[in-house]
Amino acid sequence: MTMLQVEQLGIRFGGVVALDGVDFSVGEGEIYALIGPNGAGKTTLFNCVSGLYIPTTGKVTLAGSDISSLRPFERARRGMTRTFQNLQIFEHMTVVENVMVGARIHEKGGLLAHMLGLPSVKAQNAATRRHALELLERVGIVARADERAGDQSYGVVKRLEIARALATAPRVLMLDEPVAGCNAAETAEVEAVIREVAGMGVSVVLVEHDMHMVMGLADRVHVLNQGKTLAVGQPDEIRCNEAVIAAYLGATEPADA
Ligand SMILES: Nc1ncnc2c1ncn2[C@@H]1O[C@H](COP(=O)(O)OP(=O)(O)OP(=O)(O)O)[C@@H](O)[C@H]1O
Repeated sequence: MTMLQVEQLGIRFGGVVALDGVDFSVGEGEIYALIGPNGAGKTTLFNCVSGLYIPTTGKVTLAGSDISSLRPFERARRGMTRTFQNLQIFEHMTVVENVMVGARIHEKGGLLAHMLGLPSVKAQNAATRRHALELLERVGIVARADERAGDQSYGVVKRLEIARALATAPRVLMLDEPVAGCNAAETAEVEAVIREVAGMGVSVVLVEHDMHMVMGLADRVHVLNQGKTLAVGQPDEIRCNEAVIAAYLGATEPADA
């Protein structure tokens, strides 16, 4: 089943055409990687799909519904969640509190009920914490739950961001450079988490510069170059695609992966 469909997406910034007629679709539980040289349009594509940018042309469909006119938080409520290239955690909160923030988008009860500490709110908080701990367990960092988020290593924070994204119960999870800055061991840990998430039926779309990771993890790879689709295929097809290799010459070499 197609979970995310993007049709004819285009956007320009002044005279720069950052995206031009990009199409792709992602199936349920599929791991779909977007790659391309610097400036190819990957982040812009993420921003258009998640609603941060309003594209000049195109349509985005989530689980069969047209979400093109929805704002980012409305898309999140419908099941589209993303992480950002730069770490976006609340450093002074604990690890588990950071995950609980993610779950709030689905919680009922107004600000007044929270301020009054009504029993219904306390019960909801306890349930949210339990669920957050389960998610931390799933990404392998539950032992850190009550530690300050700002004291954690890069690899832990990257997994924390995924746990927080999972707390929104996504159908599509968009990860912007999920292993940037991670060492080999941390990369392997994040990779295992992504596989597990996809195994739960969540569609994963990722932008990543680590070609070794992409080629070993993705079901399909979409190569962008100068805002246009250069190729889409399984990692083995992309690795030996001559147009892709030419686009990368002088930059990262997918054939080396
Ligand atoms: N807000 C903006 N205003 C003007 N131009 C922009 C804006 N955002 C992106 N661009 C331009 O759009 C093009 C695509 O940029 P984008 O950041 O999406 O590429 P990228 O593939 O994510 O690159 P990188 O791998 O370096 O992160 C570039 O020419 C960039 O300068």
